[in-house]
Amino acid sequence: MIKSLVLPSKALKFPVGKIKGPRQLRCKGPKMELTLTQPDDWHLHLRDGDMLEAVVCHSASHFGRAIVMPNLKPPITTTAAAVTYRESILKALPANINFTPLMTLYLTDTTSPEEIKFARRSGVVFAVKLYPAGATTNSQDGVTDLFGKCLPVLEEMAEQNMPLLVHGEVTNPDVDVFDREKVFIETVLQPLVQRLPQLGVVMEHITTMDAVRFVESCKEGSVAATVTPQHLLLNRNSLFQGGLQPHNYCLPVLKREIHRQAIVAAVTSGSKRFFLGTDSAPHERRRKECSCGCAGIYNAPVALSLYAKVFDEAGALDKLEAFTSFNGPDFYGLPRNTSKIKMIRTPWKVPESFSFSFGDIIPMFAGETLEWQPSLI
Ligand SMILES: NC(=O)N[C@@H](CC(=O)O)C(=O)O
Ligand SMILES: [Zn+2]
Ligand SMILES: [Zn+2]
Repeated sequence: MIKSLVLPSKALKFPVGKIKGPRQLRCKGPKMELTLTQPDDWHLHLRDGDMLEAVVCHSASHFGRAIVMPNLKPPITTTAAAVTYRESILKALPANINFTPLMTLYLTDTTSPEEIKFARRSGVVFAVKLYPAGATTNSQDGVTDLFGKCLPVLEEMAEQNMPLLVHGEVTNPDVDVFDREKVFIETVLQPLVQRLPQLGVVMEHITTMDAVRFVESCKEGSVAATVTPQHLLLNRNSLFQGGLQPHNYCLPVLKREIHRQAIVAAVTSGSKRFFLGTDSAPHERRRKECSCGCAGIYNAPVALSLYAKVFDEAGALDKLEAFTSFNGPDFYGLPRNTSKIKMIRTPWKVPESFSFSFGDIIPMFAGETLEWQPSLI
């Protein structure tokens, strides 16, 4: 069924210079190599069925683990469903690939505190995801009133040390789409961390300087954020450059350049509060290129190259490994990976598309040439 799976090549034909210390990390030679502890992806959409089989290797060939989002149709609202979904992910993996899916539950108005206890005991559920109802793809079963409906569950999560992962946007149609993250911080997140300071919170896919400031103002180790390649590399001009660009449309939507710069500064500062979460969100081409296109950018095949590009351009390659491989597991209280990957500085061309029996998926930066190429050791 899979017609093509083009990944950055694993064996390079020419020798590359080894880079070890930070002094060499800053050098700008054409051929350069970094060795990193294997990264994890702390925010990933793997979907199910044919789409799962199509995309899973793009993540599993480089990442050791991934926090798998539960916004399927129907959503993964119970531990039992998470266990079944996990089995289907493992079944979709080739036998020789080591990849651990870390499952999440989709929070609803009716999730019970008992479900959180089951989830913790299962050993396979690592977090609970808050989608404000209507905020993003497949969020219609999400939460309508967090404080009114979910406080007992949130208290149980704090008790069980189960973090809350947040799609941080209000859904009020009166709020401008570019302000929805900021208003969410003011009206939901700030009150939440005041009310339940023991609850672990990850603000997912942050897009604004307001989010950076909020996360930095909270206690380290209790509130953190994931950051995507698109919010580090693109601003809202990319949505309209030369015409409407549906493959750059995701939620929360890309913001102004000053916000992008604030996020780059935050991740390259070396702060432990920020870690890698691609939000790779595949949609079939026809669902992106149409009159009412889906939100979501497919970046799994290019994500590591793009993160390396951001840190390289900021002169902060020495901070890359903490962002990709240490801060996430440290926040979740999980061991860091022991295997390594190499990032090799050599040009490679991103495929224009990936074709499957059900249709095509267009990756982020399709057809463009990138500099850093990941490869497992
Ligand atoms: N990021 C997106 O634009 N889309 C995600 C959902 C999400 O993470 O909000 C998806 O599932 O397609
Ligand atoms: Zn989201
Ligand atoms: Zn997402």
